[in-house]
Amino acid sequence: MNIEFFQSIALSVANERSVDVVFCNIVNGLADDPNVVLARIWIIGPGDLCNVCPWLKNCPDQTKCLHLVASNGLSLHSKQRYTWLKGHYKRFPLYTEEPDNITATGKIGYIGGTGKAILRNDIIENPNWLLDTEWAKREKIASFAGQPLVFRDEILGVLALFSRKVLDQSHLIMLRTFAYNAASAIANARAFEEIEQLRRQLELENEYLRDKVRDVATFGNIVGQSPALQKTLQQIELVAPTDATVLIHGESGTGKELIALAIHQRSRRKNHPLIKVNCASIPRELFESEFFGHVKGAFTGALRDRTGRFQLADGGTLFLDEVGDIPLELQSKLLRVLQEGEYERIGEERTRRVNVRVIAATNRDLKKEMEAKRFRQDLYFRLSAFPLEIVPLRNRKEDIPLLAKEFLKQICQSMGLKELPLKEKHILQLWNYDWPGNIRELRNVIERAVIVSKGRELRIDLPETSTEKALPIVPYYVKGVERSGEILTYEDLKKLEKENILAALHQTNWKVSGPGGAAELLGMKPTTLASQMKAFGIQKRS
Ligand SMILES: Nc1ncnc2c1ncn2[C@@H]1O[C@H](COP(=O)(O)OP(=O)(O)OP(=O)(O)O)[C@@H](O)[C@H]1O
Repeated sequence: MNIEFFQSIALSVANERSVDVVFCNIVNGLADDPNVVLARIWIIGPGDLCNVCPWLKNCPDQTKCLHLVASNGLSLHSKQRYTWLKGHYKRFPLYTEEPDNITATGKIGYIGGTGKAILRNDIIENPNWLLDTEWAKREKIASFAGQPLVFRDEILGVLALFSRKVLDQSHLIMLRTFAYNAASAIANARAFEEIEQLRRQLELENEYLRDKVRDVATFGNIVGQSPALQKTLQQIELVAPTDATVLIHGESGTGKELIALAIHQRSRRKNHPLIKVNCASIPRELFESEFFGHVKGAFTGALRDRTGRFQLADGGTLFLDEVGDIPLELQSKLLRVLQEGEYERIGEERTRRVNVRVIAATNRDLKKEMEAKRFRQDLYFRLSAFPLEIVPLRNRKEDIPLLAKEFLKQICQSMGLKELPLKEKHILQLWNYDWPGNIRELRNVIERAVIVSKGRELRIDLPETSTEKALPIVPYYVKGVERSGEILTYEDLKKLEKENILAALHQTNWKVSGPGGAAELLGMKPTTLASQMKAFGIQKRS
């Protein structure tokens, strides 16, 4: 071990960006010296395994301790290298006791707790200094040297080695210089990883926002006037400022994601990220990693550490779309993070904490899924702390004119076209359709109509509908719907007349005569209205 030896290791880690590689290069480099029996690094981290830690009894502070992160060395008696990170020495408490009181269990903790280096050449004679004296004899250990890893006055961890060759002060000084370099390489790599994580978080948020740009720019507001939507909006106002978990149920395209966004934007978390996970698009075997992340090497293909969506959403909101698709085996882990805010990355023992509000959405009947034992009961109850039902468009047709008008305006604008007029006959057409794809379908229909119309009169193509059987109730006066200059066929006119009567009846809650009745609203005699109702076959629906 000479200065060149240390320099070559220092150079190998100077530009490294991964903390794990830095750790490994250091211990591997030191273990290249045949006199080094064992070289190890412990890094200070939160106390995480206290329940099973053998040093718990004498641990002064369970909030933090030393975590073994890298190990290498070669035994005299076997070809096996000391690279494992398991066993009794994977954690050590941090001590600040005086050196005289330090025993075998305390020397690493003392270095980490005080930032003071230790060099001992008398360890074989002093059994207090070793946990396994037999091992030390077998390996012919002569010295122990330990250096704190310090960066900008902060103790990051401990670098320690056992040597067969007696080490002296000059070795300790070399080791110290090296430890300082190593500490700054670790700090650099950590900073880089932090930047990487932030970059990924930003990327994800960006990806989400890019997805949303069209929606937000185009359909930023939740449009609609139906009582059903108004009720939903009131519920949003109510639940948004709380941290309650929300379960949004509704058919595809009804606006569940828009509602989740509205809740987030009206919550205290609005300046933190809103991260979306589409549970339907994640392969079964990747769920856990997607949710909680993994460490490098945790499984085949885990080439680098990965931050999970929960961590990315820390402080903000996690939108779990299609929550019914979460595999049963992961549901208990999801429940734990919802209840306790705790989880582990795959391949890491450390328990992490997060503060995330969950908004879940589904188009399935989760109660049925629960009864069929495909969805955990406890998770269902936890998720549905505040259930929100989004009514399908066919059951709130009053929203169609406003939505259509809004979409038309925005789509024409985005295509650089003059806004095409939306006429009564268009509304009638849209009204009489069933909308299995809900608002998303409506938007697509309008978009297609604008494209095929080529700037001329709007031409809406819709599949044949089965709703003719139901009596439509069209508010005759729809704000913003173009009504001038249009030539209607006689049939259109009749249809409109009927719709107009129906709208009036609807508005007056089917009161035909008297003050505030439909006849008064329409400016006709109650008897005339009655006969027209008869002619059109209008009967009050039960
Ligand atoms: N009330 C509304 N006002 C304006 N636009 C709306 C409204 N509801 C939905 N939209 C628009 O309809 C489209 C579909 O909405 P969204 O993606 O939120 O539905 P979803 O229920 O989450 O669908 P899925 O279940 O398929 O994920 C989006 O473009 C959204 O902006």
